[in-house]
This record gives sequence, C-alpha cells and structure tokens, in this order.
Amino acid sequence: MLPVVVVHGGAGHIPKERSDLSTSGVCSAVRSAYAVLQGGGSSMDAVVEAAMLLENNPSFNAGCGSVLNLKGEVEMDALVMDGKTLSSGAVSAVRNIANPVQLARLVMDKTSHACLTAEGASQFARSMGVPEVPQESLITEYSRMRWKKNLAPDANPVECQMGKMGTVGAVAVDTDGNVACATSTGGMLNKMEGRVGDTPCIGSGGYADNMSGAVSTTGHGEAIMKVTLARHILFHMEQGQSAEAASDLGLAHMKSRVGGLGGVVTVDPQGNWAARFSSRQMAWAAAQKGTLHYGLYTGEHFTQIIEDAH
Ligand SMILES: NC(=O)C[C@H](N)C(=O)O
Repeated sequence: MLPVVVVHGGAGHIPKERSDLSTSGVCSAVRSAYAVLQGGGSSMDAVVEAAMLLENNPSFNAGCGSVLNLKGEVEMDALVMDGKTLSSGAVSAVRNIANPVQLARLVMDKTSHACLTAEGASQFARSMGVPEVPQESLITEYSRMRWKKNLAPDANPVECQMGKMGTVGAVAVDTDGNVACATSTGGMLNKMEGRVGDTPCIGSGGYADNMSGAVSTTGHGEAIMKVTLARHILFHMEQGQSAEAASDLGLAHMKSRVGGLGGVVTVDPQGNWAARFSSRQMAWAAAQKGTLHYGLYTGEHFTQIIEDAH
C-alpha cells in the first residue's frame, strides 16, 4: 500500500474548455511526487514537490495563476504539516514569490513559528534567499479577465467564485509510514486586501498526524474555517471511520451546518486514500502501487499504469 500520494487542483466549477488542463496538471504533479517517494523521499518532500508543480502551472489558483484581490493584486496563502512531529509552517497574504509552499516549508524548518504573514513573510523570504518575482509574472490573462468581470455592477460574485476555485494540495504517506500535507492558494477572487483564508490555518487548510492520517482541503475558506474541516475529518478517522467515510462526513457536516461546499484529499498511515468533494467538480489524482488514479466529476475514477502514462 505504501508509498502513496494524492493531489487536488481545487473544488469548484471548472469550465469545460479548461478541464483537460486541470486533469493533466494534477496527473503530472502526482507522477512527479510519486517518483520522489519511490526514490526514497519523505512524504513532506513529495507533497511540496506536487504543490510546487501546481503553483508553477498557470491553470491553478496558486502561485502563477492566482486569483486577484479587490485591488487586482496577488496575495497567496500556503501551509505544510509533518505528521511525524506535528511541525507545521505557513505563510499568509504573501506577495512576489513564485512558490509560497516552499516558503511555508522554510517557516517550519528554519523558524520557531508556525505562520508568517504579509511583509514579514516577504522579509523572511529575502533573508532565506528566495528570489522575488514581479507580481505581473504571477498574473494570467484569465485571472485578470475574471477580476474585471467580477467588478462589473451586474456580476454574480457567487457564480464567479465557483468558476475557478483551483487551490492546490497534496497528502502523502512515505515508505516509513510518515504522513504529510501541503496546501497552497491565491484565495478567493476579489477578496479584501489582507484577507487570510483557511489554507494557512492548521486544522482548516490541512492537518497531518501519523496517529490518524493527513488531509488537504479546498473550497469556501470561511466555511472551512468554521468547521475546521481537516481536523474534523481526522477526528472521524480517530473514531474508526475510513478515509473515504470520514471525508464524506466532514464535507456533509460543512454543507449542512454552514452551507459550505468544498473538497478534500485524505490518507491514513496504512495508505488508504480518498478524494471527495461536495462541489460540482474537483480535479484530483493519486498514485499507488504503480497505478495512476484520477477524476474530475463526482463518481469519475480512471486508472492508468504509471509506466504507460505520458
Ligand atoms: N479555492 C479554494 O480552495 C479557496 C481557499 N480555500 C480559500 O478560501 O482561500
């Protein structure tokens, strides 16, 4: 059963013309992360690899391709958590870097803190030699178009939000049985400047504990925070539920209690995994025992032998 890695490319409604890009993006990220695990890398190495590749892919709402805030600027959130030690690192409202997930890992590895925000996070990035990138390099035509559309007086903000949720995340178990999670996002379209979502908050955007498993979440951040979705799912696993049943229970609770939609990828330390969502779609992919699994719509589950995958 080990190793295993599962990634998501955000819960929401993916326009038809963009769905192939989302699927191919999560599949190639999961293949690279799986290669890291097969090469003896840790679950932390694997989830950071997957999240970084998805941040670099402009089809997703993380790193390059992030949605814009009300002012038309990019502010990103990211989180990593290590299930062996419960160490975590996060950044929120960070600007001008290509890979927030890498900076989150540096917060975990190099500071005694769990989260750095805004200008302080940028200063830390500089001190670690992380290159600063111009904001323009993180903005795509598509995200600028959607930002403008959402500012129009007749805009339907709910519909626009669902058009591209696109947060990215991963969970993995390595051959030593250690679990880890990573999540990275540009947040919610046309958010207020300084808005911090669920993604960098442990228990909400993700959680990893070798005693129960690991979860990375996506969806409406304010709803996810109200129910601390990731920790809620692991609670159900601690009570004996499977990764799949616990994920469904957590998502159903969020829907009935606060009307929130979203999606999750979940693993337990034995390598059982789930990719579940209450939104219309969620691009997801998993790799285990030489097989690639992936899907986009509810109930969809394709498989492919990894050696044959191109
Ligand atoms: N697309 C998402 O998953 C958005 C993210 N959860 C946020 O609220 O910032």
